[in-house]
Amino acid sequence: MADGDARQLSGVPSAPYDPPEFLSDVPGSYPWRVLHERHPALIEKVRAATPYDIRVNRALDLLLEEIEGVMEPLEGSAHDRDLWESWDRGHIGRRWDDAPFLWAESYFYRKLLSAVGYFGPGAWQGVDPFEPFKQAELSGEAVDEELRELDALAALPPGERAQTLTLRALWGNRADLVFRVAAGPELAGRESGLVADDSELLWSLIGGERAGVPDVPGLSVVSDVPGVPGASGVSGARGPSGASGPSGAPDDEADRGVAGRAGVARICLVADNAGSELLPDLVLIDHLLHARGTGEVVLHVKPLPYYVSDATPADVLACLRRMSAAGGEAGEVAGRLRAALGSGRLLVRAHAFSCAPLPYREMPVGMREDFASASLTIMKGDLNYRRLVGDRAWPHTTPFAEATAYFPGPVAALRTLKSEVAVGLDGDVVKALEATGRPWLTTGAHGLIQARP
Ligand SMILES: O=P(O)(O)OC[C@@]1(O)O[C@H](CO)[C@@H](O)[C@@H]1O
Repeated sequence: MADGDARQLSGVPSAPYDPPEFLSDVPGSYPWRVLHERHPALIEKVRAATPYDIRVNRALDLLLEEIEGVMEPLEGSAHDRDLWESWDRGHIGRRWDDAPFLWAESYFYRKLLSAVGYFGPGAWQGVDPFEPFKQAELSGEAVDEELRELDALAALPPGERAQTLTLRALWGNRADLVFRVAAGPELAGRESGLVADDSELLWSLIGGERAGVPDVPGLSVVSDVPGVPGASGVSGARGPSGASGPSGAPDDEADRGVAGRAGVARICLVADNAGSELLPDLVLIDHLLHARGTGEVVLHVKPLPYYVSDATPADVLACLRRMSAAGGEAGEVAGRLRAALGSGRLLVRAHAFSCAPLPYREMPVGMREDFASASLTIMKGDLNYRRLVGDRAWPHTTPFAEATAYFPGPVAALRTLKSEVAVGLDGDVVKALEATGRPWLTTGAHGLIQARP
Protein backbone atom coordinates (compact mmCIF):
# COMPACT_ATOMS: atom_id res chain seq x y z
CA MET A 1 0.00 0.00 0.00
CA ALA A 2 2.96 2.28 -0.44
CA ASP A 3 2.93 5.30 -2.67
CA GLY A 4 6.53 5.56 -3.69
CA ASP A 5 6.08 6.51 -7.33
CA ALA A 6 3.35 9.07 -6.88
CA ARG A 7 5.45 11.88 -8.31
CA GLN A 8 6.72 9.95 -11.28
CA LEU A 9 4.26 11.11 -13.90
CA SER A 10 3.77 9.07 -17.02
CA GLY A 11 4.27 12.10 -19.25
CA VAL A 12 1.26 11.29 -21.41
CA PRO A 13 0.42 14.60 -23.10
CA SER A 14 -3.05 16.10 -23.15
CA ALA A 15 -4.80 15.62 -26.44
CA PRO A 16 -4.89 18.94 -28.33
CA TYR A 17 -8.63 18.64 -28.99
CA ASP A 18 -9.61 18.41 -25.34
CA PRO A 19 -12.63 20.59 -24.50
CA PRO A 20 -12.28 23.14 -21.67
CA GLU A 21 -12.08 21.96 -18.07
CA PHE A 22 -14.89 22.80 -15.69
CA LEU A 23 -13.97 25.76 -13.49
CA SER A 24 -15.76 27.05 -10.41
CA ASP A 25 -15.88 30.73 -11.37
CA VAL A 26 -19.48 31.13 -12.51
CA PRO A 27 -21.69 32.08 -9.55
CA GLY A 28 -24.66 29.73 -9.35
CA SER A 29 -23.04 27.03 -11.52
CA TYR A 30 -22.77 23.48 -10.17
CA PRO A 31 -19.03 23.69 -9.38
CA TRP A 32 -19.48 27.09 -7.78
CA ARG A 33 -22.27 25.77 -5.56
CA VAL A 34 -20.14 22.82 -4.48
CA LEU A 35 -17.32 25.13 -3.47
CA HIS A 36 -19.40 27.90 -1.91
CA GLU A 37 -22.39 26.04 -0.49
CA ARG A 38 -21.54 22.36 0.01
CA HIS A 39 -18.06 22.84 1.37
CA PRO A 40 -19.01 25.39 4.06
CA ALA A 41 -21.96 23.15 5.03
CA LEU A 42 -19.61 20.18 5.23
CA ILE A 43 -17.21 22.06 7.49
CA GLU A 44 -20.07 22.71 9.90
CA LYS A 45 -21.19 19.08 9.84
CA VAL A 46 -17.66 17.88 10.51
CA ARG A 47 -17.39 20.32 13.41
CA ALA A 48 -20.67 19.13 14.85
CA ALA A 49 -19.87 15.43 14.52
CA THR A 50 -16.67 15.38 16.58
CA PRO A 51 -15.93 17.35 19.76
CA TYR A 52 -12.82 19.01 18.41
CA ASP A 53 -10.78 21.37 20.54
CA ILE A 54 -10.41 25.08 20.06
CA ARG A 55 -7.33 24.77 17.83
CA VAL A 56 -9.19 22.62 15.34
CA ASN A 57 -12.20 24.90 15.45
CA ARG A 58 -10.02 27.92 14.72
CA ALA A 59 -8.37 26.08 11.84
CA LEU A 60 -11.81 25.25 10.44
CA ASP A 61 -12.78 28.94 10.71
CA LEU A 62 -9.66 29.86 8.77
CA LEU A 63 -10.47 27.31 6.08
CA LEU A 64 -13.99 28.74 5.80
CA GLU A 65 -12.45 32.16 5.17
CA GLU A 66 -9.79 30.87 2.84
CA ILE A 67 -12.17 29.18 0.41
CA GLU A 68 -13.73 32.54 -0.35
CA GLY A 69 -10.38 33.88 -1.50
CA VAL A 70 -6.95 32.62 -2.46
CA MET A 71 -5.59 29.07 -2.22
CA GLU A 72 -2.85 29.14 0.35
CA PRO A 73 0.05 26.67 0.15
CA LEU A 74 0.18 23.75 2.58
CA GLU A 75 2.08 24.39 5.81
CA GLY A 76 5.85 24.30 5.34
CA SER A 77 6.12 21.21 7.52
CA ALA A 78 3.43 19.24 5.67
CA HIS A 79 4.74 15.78 4.82
CA ASP A 80 3.16 15.92 1.37
CA ARG A 81 3.88 19.52 0.44
CA ASP A 82 6.31 18.51 -2.30
CA LEU A 83 3.79 16.05 -3.66
CA TRP A 84 1.07 18.70 -3.90
CA GLU A 85 3.52 21.13 -5.46
CA SER A 86 4.25 18.50 -8.10
CA TRP A 87 0.49 18.22 -8.71
CA ASP A 88 0.04 22.00 -8.79
CA ARG A 89 -0.56 23.48 -12.22
CA GLY A 90 -0.13 27.07 -11.10
CA HIS A 91 -3.30 27.21 -8.98
CA ILE A 92 -1.83 27.65 -5.49
CA GLY A 93 -1.65 31.37 -4.76
CA ARG A 94 -4.63 32.11 -7.02
CA ARG A 95 -8.35 32.28 -6.31
CA TRP A 96 -10.10 29.00 -5.53
CA ASP A 97 -12.76 29.95 -8.05
CA ASP A 98 -10.25 30.16 -10.90
CA ALA A 99 -8.83 26.65 -10.48
CA PRO A 100 -10.35 23.68 -12.29
CA PHE A 101 -13.26 22.28 -10.28
CA LEU A 102 -11.54 18.92 -9.82
CA TRP A 103 -8.35 20.56 -8.59
CA ALA A 104 -10.05 22.94 -6.15
CA GLU A 105 -12.37 20.29 -4.76
CA SER A 106 -9.53 17.85 -4.10
CA TYR A 107 -7.35 20.52 -2.50
CA PHE A 108 -10.25 21.43 -0.23
CA TYR A 109 -10.39 17.88 1.14
CA ARG A 110 -6.63 17.87 1.69
CA LYS A 111 -6.87 21.16 3.57
CA LEU A 112 -9.81 19.94 5.62
CA LEU A 113 -7.68 17.04 6.86
CA SER A 114 -4.95 19.48 7.95
CA ALA A 115 -7.50 21.65 9.72
CA VAL A 116 -8.84 18.75 11.81
CA GLY A 117 -5.34 17.72 12.83
CA TYR A 118 -5.42 14.47 10.84
CA PHE A 119 -1.72 14.63 10.05
CA GLY A 120 -0.78 15.45 13.62
CA PRO A 121 1.08 15.59 15.83
CA GLY A 122 -1.59 15.65 18.48
CA ALA A 123 -4.69 13.93 19.70
CA TRP A 124 -6.56 14.11 16.39
CA GLN A 125 -3.84 12.47 14.36
CA GLY A 126 -5.33 9.75 12.16
CA VAL A 127 -8.91 10.46 13.27
CA ASP A 128 -11.14 10.28 10.19
CA PRO A 129 -13.41 13.36 10.36
CA PHE A 130 -16.01 11.57 8.24
CA GLU A 131 -16.05 8.40 10.31
CA PRO A 132 -19.20 9.35 12.28
CA PHE A 133 -21.15 9.67 9.01
CA LYS A 134 -19.70 6.48 7.55
CA GLN A 135 -20.36 4.57 10.75
CA ALA A 136 -23.97 5.77 10.98
CA GLU A 137 -24.60 4.66 7.43
CA LEU A 138 -22.88 1.28 7.75
CA SER A 139 -24.75 0.37 10.91
CA GLY A 140 -28.15 1.42 9.52
CA GLU A 141 -31.11 -0.83 8.88
CA ALA A 142 -30.96 -0.26 5.13
CA VAL A 143 -27.61 -2.08 5.13
CA ASP A 144 -29.11 -4.97 7.15
CA GLU A 145 -31.76 -5.30 4.51
CA GLU A 146 -29.24 -5.19 1.64
CA LEU A 147 -27.10 -7.86 3.28
CA ARG A 148 -30.10 -10.09 3.90
CA GLU A 149 -31.00 -9.84 0.22
CA LEU A 150 -27.72 -11.56 -0.61
CA ASP A 151 -29.20 -14.86 0.56
CA ALA A 152 -31.71 -14.85 -2.29
CA LEU A 153 -29.15 -13.55 -4.77
CA ALA A 154 -26.92 -16.58 -4.29
CA ALA A 155 -29.69 -18.78 -5.71
CA LEU A 156 -30.12 -16.80 -8.96
CA PRO A 157 -29.00 -18.32 -12.26
CA PRO A 158 -25.47 -17.12 -13.11
CA GLY A 159 -26.44 -14.62 -15.84
CA GLU A 160 -29.09 -12.97 -13.73
CA ARG A 161 -26.82 -12.91 -10.72
CA ALA A 162 -24.06 -11.21 -12.71
CA GLN A 163 -26.42 -8.51 -13.95
CA THR A 164 -27.90 -7.99 -10.49
CA LEU A 165 -24.45 -7.65 -8.94
CA THR A 166 -23.45 -5.11 -11.59
CA LEU A 167 -26.56 -3.03 -10.97
CA ARG A 168 -26.11 -3.18 -7.21
CA ALA A 169 -22.52 -2.01 -7.53
CA LEU A 170 -23.66 0.75 -9.88
CA TRP A 171 -26.59 2.04 -7.82
CA GLY A 172 -24.52 1.68 -4.68
CA ASN A 173 -22.76 4.76 -6.04
CA ARG A 174 -25.79 6.75 -4.93
CA ALA A 175 -24.56 6.14 -1.40
CA ASP A 176 -22.36 9.19 -1.54
CA LEU A 177 -22.27 11.02 1.76
CA VAL A 178 -21.26 14.26 0.03
CA PHE A 179 -24.88 14.41 -1.01
CA ARG A 180 -26.35 13.31 2.30
CA VAL A 181 -24.12 15.32 4.57
CA ALA A 182 -23.69 18.55 2.69
CA ALA A 183 -26.08 18.73 -0.20
CA GLY A 184 -29.55 18.38 1.25
CA PRO A 185 -32.15 16.07 -0.25
CA GLU A 186 -30.99 16.54 -3.86
CA LEU A 187 -30.57 12.87 -4.53
CA ALA A 188 -33.34 11.62 -6.74
CA GLY A 189 -35.31 8.40 -6.35
CA ARG A 190 -33.99 5.03 -7.36
CA GLU A 191 -36.41 4.28 -10.15
CA SER A 192 -34.80 6.17 -13.03
CA GLY A 193 -32.62 4.35 -15.40
CA LEU A 194 -29.45 3.80 -17.29
CA VAL A 195 -28.38 6.32 -19.91
CA ALA A 196 -25.80 3.91 -21.35
CA ASP A 197 -25.55 0.18 -20.87
CA ASP A 198 -22.47 -1.70 -22.05
CA SER A 199 -23.03 -4.53 -19.60
CA GLU A 200 -22.74 -7.22 -22.29
CA LEU A 201 -19.32 -5.87 -23.23
CA LEU A 202 -18.38 -5.50 -19.57
CA TRP A 203 -19.11 -9.16 -18.88
CA SER A 204 -17.39 -10.31 -22.02
CA LEU A 205 -14.29 -8.45 -20.84
CA ILE A 206 -14.58 -10.09 -17.45
CA GLY A 207 -14.89 -13.50 -19.11
CA GLY A 208 -15.55 -16.73 -17.25
CA GLU A 209 -18.93 -18.39 -16.95
CA ARG A 210 -22.15 -16.54 -17.50
CA ALA A 211 -25.29 -17.94 -19.00
CA GLY A 212 -26.49 -16.00 -22.02
CA VAL A 213 -23.29 -14.09 -22.68
CA PRO A 214 -20.72 -15.83 -24.83
CA ASP A 215 -17.20 -15.57 -23.51
CA VAL A 216 -14.77 -13.77 -25.76
CA PRO A 217 -11.66 -15.91 -26.12
CA GLY A 218 -8.49 -14.21 -25.00
CA LEU A 219 -10.00 -11.12 -23.46
CA SER A 220 -9.97 -12.50 -19.96
CA VAL A 221 -6.39 -13.60 -20.21
CA VAL A 222 -3.75 -11.29 -18.88
CA SER A 223 -0.60 -11.67 -20.85
CA ASP A 224 2.71 -9.98 -21.30
CA VAL A 225 2.57 -10.85 -24.97
CA PRO A 226 2.26 -7.69 -27.10
CA GLY A 227 -1.12 -7.51 -28.77
CA VAL A 228 -3.07 -9.01 -25.92
CA PRO A 229 -5.45 -6.46 -24.38
CA GLY A 230 -3.96 -4.84 -21.34
CA ALA A 231 -0.39 -5.28 -22.39
CA SER A 232 0.00 -3.67 -25.79
CA GLY A 233 1.08 -0.21 -26.74
CA VAL A 234 2.23 0.89 -23.32
CA SER A 235 5.72 2.13 -23.02
CA GLY A 236 7.42 0.29 -20.23
CA ALA A 237 4.34 -1.87 -19.64
CA ARG A 238 5.03 -5.27 -18.37
CA GLY A 239 2.88 -8.25 -18.09
CA PRO A 240 1.81 -10.09 -15.03
CA SER A 241 5.00 -12.06 -14.96
CA GLY A 242 6.30 -9.13 -12.94
CA ALA A 243 9.59 -9.04 -14.78
CA SER A 244 10.34 -5.35 -14.83
CA GLY A 245 13.55 -3.86 -13.51
CA PRO A 246 13.86 -1.65 -10.46
CA SER A 247 13.29 1.61 -12.33
CA GLY A 248 9.92 0.48 -13.67
CA ALA A 249 8.85 -1.40 -10.58
CA PRO A 250 5.47 -0.47 -9.19
CA ASP A 251 5.24 0.71 -5.61
CA ASP A 252 3.94 -2.55 -4.25
CA GLU A 253 5.75 -5.09 -6.32
CA ALA A 254 5.76 -7.58 -3.50
CA ASP A 255 1.97 -7.66 -3.57
CA ARG A 256 1.85 -9.38 -6.92
CA GLY A 257 0.49 -12.83 -6.42
CA VAL A 258 -1.37 -15.21 -8.68
CA ALA A 259 -1.49 -12.75 -11.58
CA GLY A 260 2.08 -13.80 -12.14
CA ARG A 261 0.76 -17.11 -13.44
CA ALA A 262 0.19 -17.21 -17.18
CA GLY A 263 -3.42 -17.31 -18.34
CA VAL A 264 -4.98 -15.90 -15.19
CA ALA A 265 -7.32 -12.94 -15.50
CA ARG A 266 -6.58 -9.98 -13.30
CA ILE A 267 -9.12 -7.27 -12.62
CA CYS A 268 -8.58 -3.88 -10.98
CA LEU A 269 -11.57 -2.33 -9.26
CA VAL A 270 -11.06 1.31 -8.37
CA ALA A 271 -13.46 1.86 -5.50
CA ASP A 272 -15.38 5.00 -4.72
CA ASN A 273 -17.53 5.27 -1.59
CA ALA A 274 -17.36 3.17 1.57
CA GLY A 275 -20.41 1.57 3.22
CA SER A 276 -23.34 0.90 0.95
CA GLU A 277 -21.27 1.29 -2.18
CA LEU A 278 -18.26 -0.73 -1.06
CA LEU A 279 -20.42 -3.60 0.20
CA PRO A 280 -21.82 -4.46 -3.27
CA ASP A 281 -18.36 -3.84 -4.74
CA LEU A 282 -16.98 -6.48 -2.38
CA VAL A 283 -19.79 -8.85 -3.27
CA LEU A 284 -18.98 -8.33 -6.94
CA ILE A 285 -15.30 -8.99 -6.24
CA ASP A 286 -16.22 -12.21 -4.43
CA HIS A 287 -18.28 -13.24 -7.46
CA LEU A 288 -15.32 -12.58 -9.78
CA LEU A 289 -12.94 -14.60 -7.63
CA HIS A 290 -15.29 -17.32 -6.53
CA ALA A 291 -17.63 -17.85 -9.47
CA ARG A 292 -15.93 -16.39 -12.54
CA GLY A 293 -12.44 -17.77 -12.19
CA THR A 294 -10.75 -14.37 -12.04
CA GLY A 295 -7.26 -15.09 -10.79
CA GLU A 296 -6.60 -11.87 -8.95
CA VAL A 297 -8.49 -8.72 -8.07
CA VAL A 298 -6.75 -5.50 -7.10
CA LEU A 299 -8.96 -3.18 -5.09
CA HIS A 300 -7.78 0.42 -5.23
CA VAL A 301 -8.95 2.60 -2.35
CA LYS A 302 -7.98 6.03 -1.06
CA PRO A 303 -5.02 6.32 1.31
CA LEU A 304 -6.80 9.12 3.20
CA PRO A 305 -10.34 10.14 4.12
CA TYR A 306 -11.53 12.05 1.08
CA TYR A 307 -14.72 13.37 -0.55
CA VAL A 308 -16.49 12.50 2.69
CA SER A 309 -17.27 8.84 2.14
CA ASP A 310 -14.51 7.60 -0.16
CA ALA A 311 -13.32 4.16 0.88
CA THR A 312 -10.01 3.73 2.71
CA PRO A 313 -8.36 0.48 3.87
CA ALA A 314 -10.06 0.94 7.26
CA ASP A 315 -13.42 1.07 5.48
CA VAL A 316 -12.68 -2.20 3.69
CA LEU A 317 -12.11 -3.83 7.06
CA ALA A 318 -15.26 -2.23 8.50
CA CYS A 319 -17.32 -3.69 5.61
CA LEU A 320 -15.82 -7.13 6.12
CA ARG A 321 -16.67 -6.99 9.80
CA ARG A 322 -20.21 -5.85 9.00
CA MET A 323 -20.73 -8.72 6.56
CA SER A 324 -19.29 -11.28 8.98
CA ALA A 325 -21.59 -10.04 11.72
CA ALA A 326 -24.61 -10.24 9.41
CA GLY A 327 -24.06 -13.94 8.81
CA GLY A 328 -25.88 -15.84 6.05
CA GLU A 329 -24.52 -15.37 2.54
CA ALA A 330 -22.97 -12.02 3.59
CA GLY A 331 -20.93 -13.89 6.19
CA GLU A 332 -19.88 -16.47 3.59
CA VAL A 333 -18.76 -13.69 1.23
CA ALA A 334 -16.75 -12.05 4.00
CA GLY A 335 -15.09 -15.37 4.85
CA ARG A 336 -14.10 -15.96 1.23
CA LEU A 337 -12.78 -12.43 0.86
CA ARG A 338 -10.70 -12.77 4.03
CA ALA A 339 -9.24 -15.97 2.61
CA ALA A 340 -8.55 -14.24 -0.71
CA LEU A 341 -6.74 -11.43 1.09
CA GLY A 342 -4.69 -14.01 2.94
CA SER A 343 -3.76 -15.94 -0.19
CA GLY A 344 -3.00 -12.85 -2.28
CA ARG A 345 -5.86 -13.29 -4.73
CA LEU A 346 -7.34 -10.05 -3.44
CA LEU A 347 -4.94 -7.14 -3.07
CA VAL A 348 -5.77 -3.77 -1.55
CA ARG A 349 -3.85 -0.76 -2.78
CA ALA A 350 -3.97 2.77 -1.44
CA HIS A 351 -1.89 4.80 -3.83
CA ALA A 352 -1.19 8.49 -3.17
CA PHE A 353 -2.32 9.35 -6.71
CA SER A 354 -5.78 8.07 -5.81
CA CYS A 355 -6.17 11.36 -3.92
CA ALA A 356 -4.53 13.50 -6.61
CA PRO A 357 -6.42 16.47 -8.07
CA LEU A 358 -5.54 15.30 -11.57
CA PRO A 359 -7.04 13.12 -14.28
CA TYR A 360 -5.88 9.54 -14.74
CA ARG A 361 -4.30 10.65 -18.00
CA GLU A 362 -1.51 11.98 -15.76
CA MET A 363 -1.21 8.89 -13.60
CA PRO A 364 2.27 7.85 -12.45
CA VAL A 365 4.15 4.95 -13.98
CA GLY A 366 3.44 2.40 -11.25
CA MET A 367 -0.30 2.92 -11.37
CA ARG A 368 -0.26 2.89 -15.15
CA GLU A 369 1.54 -0.44 -15.14
CA ASP A 370 -0.95 -1.83 -12.69
CA PHE A 371 -3.86 -0.96 -14.99
CA ALA A 372 -1.89 -2.02 -18.08
CA SER A 373 -1.45 -5.53 -16.77
CA ALA A 374 -5.13 -5.95 -15.87
CA SER A 375 -7.55 -7.68 -18.21
CA LEU A 376 -10.05 -5.03 -17.10
CA THR A 377 -10.10 -1.99 -14.83
CA ILE A 378 -13.49 -1.08 -13.40
CA MET A 379 -13.79 2.55 -12.31
CA LYS A 380 -16.49 3.16 -9.76
CA GLY A 381 -18.34 6.39 -9.18
CA ASP A 382 -18.53 9.97 -10.28
CA LEU A 383 -15.17 11.27 -9.18
CA ASN A 384 -13.32 8.38 -10.83
CA TYR A 385 -15.36 9.02 -13.99
CA ARG A 386 -14.37 12.69 -13.99
CA ARG A 387 -10.76 11.66 -13.61
CA LEU A 388 -11.04 8.90 -16.20
CA VAL A 389 -12.45 10.90 -19.09
CA GLY A 390 -11.22 14.30 -17.88
CA ASP A 391 -13.40 16.81 -16.02
CA ARG A 392 -14.23 18.65 -19.21
CA ALA A 393 -17.19 19.94 -21.14
CA TRP A 394 -17.21 17.04 -23.58
CA PRO A 395 -20.02 16.87 -26.10
CA HIS A 396 -22.05 14.07 -24.51
CA THR A 397 -21.96 12.02 -27.71
CA THR A 398 -18.14 11.81 -27.72
CA PRO A 399 -17.39 8.07 -27.83
CA PHE A 400 -16.30 6.64 -24.47
CA ALA A 401 -13.47 4.88 -26.30
CA GLU A 402 -12.22 8.23 -27.61
CA ALA A 403 -12.20 9.95 -24.21
CA THR A 404 -10.39 6.95 -22.67
CA ALA A 405 -8.07 6.19 -25.59
CA TYR A 406 -5.00 6.98 -23.45
CA PHE A 407 -5.95 4.38 -20.81
CA PRO A 408 -3.44 1.53 -20.85
CA GLY A 409 -5.90 -1.38 -20.91
CA PRO A 410 -9.55 -2.34 -21.15
CA VAL A 411 -11.61 -0.10 -18.92
CA ALA A 412 -15.20 0.15 -17.70
CA ALA A 413 -17.12 2.73 -15.68
CA LEU A 414 -20.01 2.11 -13.29
CA ARG A 415 -21.29 5.48 -12.22
CA THR A 416 -24.35 7.45 -11.25
CA LEU A 417 -24.35 10.91 -12.79
CA LYS A 418 -23.50 13.51 -10.14
CA SER A 419 -21.51 16.11 -12.08
CA GLU A 420 -21.67 17.72 -15.47
CA VAL A 421 -19.30 15.50 -17.41
CA ALA A 422 -20.70 12.69 -19.55
CA VAL A 423 -19.51 11.00 -22.73
CA GLY A 424 -20.58 8.03 -24.80
CA LEU A 425 -24.28 8.83 -24.85
CA ASP A 426 -26.61 8.28 -27.75
CA GLY A 427 -27.77 11.57 -29.34
CA ASP A 428 -31.44 10.60 -28.99
CA VAL A 429 -30.96 9.77 -25.32
CA VAL A 430 -29.40 13.20 -24.73
CA LYS A 431 -32.26 14.90 -26.59
CA ALA A 432 -34.85 13.01 -24.55
CA LEU A 433 -33.13 13.90 -21.27
CA GLU A 434 -32.85 17.56 -22.25
CA ALA A 435 -36.48 17.59 -23.33
CA THR A 436 -37.63 16.72 -19.81
CA GLY A 437 -36.51 20.18 -18.72
CA ARG A 438 -35.25 18.64 -15.47
CA PRO A 439 -31.62 18.38 -14.38
CA TRP A 440 -30.22 14.96 -15.26
CA LEU A 441 -26.45 15.31 -14.97
CA THR A 442 -25.99 16.14 -11.31
CA THR A 443 -28.79 14.51 -9.33
CA GLY A 444 -27.60 10.90 -9.13
CA ALA A 445 -30.89 9.78 -10.67
CA HIS A 446 -29.29 8.29 -13.76
CA GLY A 447 -26.60 5.70 -14.09
CA LEU A 448 -24.30 4.40 -16.76
CA ILE A 449 -22.33 1.28 -17.53
CA GLN A 450 -19.67 1.97 -20.12
CA ALA A 451 -16.78 -0.15 -21.31
CA ARG A 452 -14.14 -0.36 -23.99
CA PRO A 453 -11.82 -3.27 -24.79
O1 LIG B 1 -17.33 10.01 -6.65
P1 LIG B 1 -18.71 10.08 -6.15
O2 LIG B 1 -18.81 9.75 -4.70
O3 LIG B 1 -19.67 9.31 -6.96
O4 LIG B 1 -19.17 11.57 -6.30
C1 LIG B 1 -18.49 12.57 -5.66
C2 LIG B 1 -19.06 13.87 -6.15
O5 LIG B 1 -20.37 13.70 -6.60
O6 LIG B 1 -19.11 14.78 -5.14
C3 LIG B 1 -18.99 16.04 -5.70
C4 LIG B 1 -20.04 16.96 -5.33
O7 LIG B 1 -19.90 17.41 -4.05
C5 LIG B 1 -18.89 15.83 -7.16
O8 LIG B 1 -18.17 16.79 -7.67
C6 LIG B 1 -18.24 14.53 -7.16
O9 LIG B 1 -18.04 14.02 -8.38
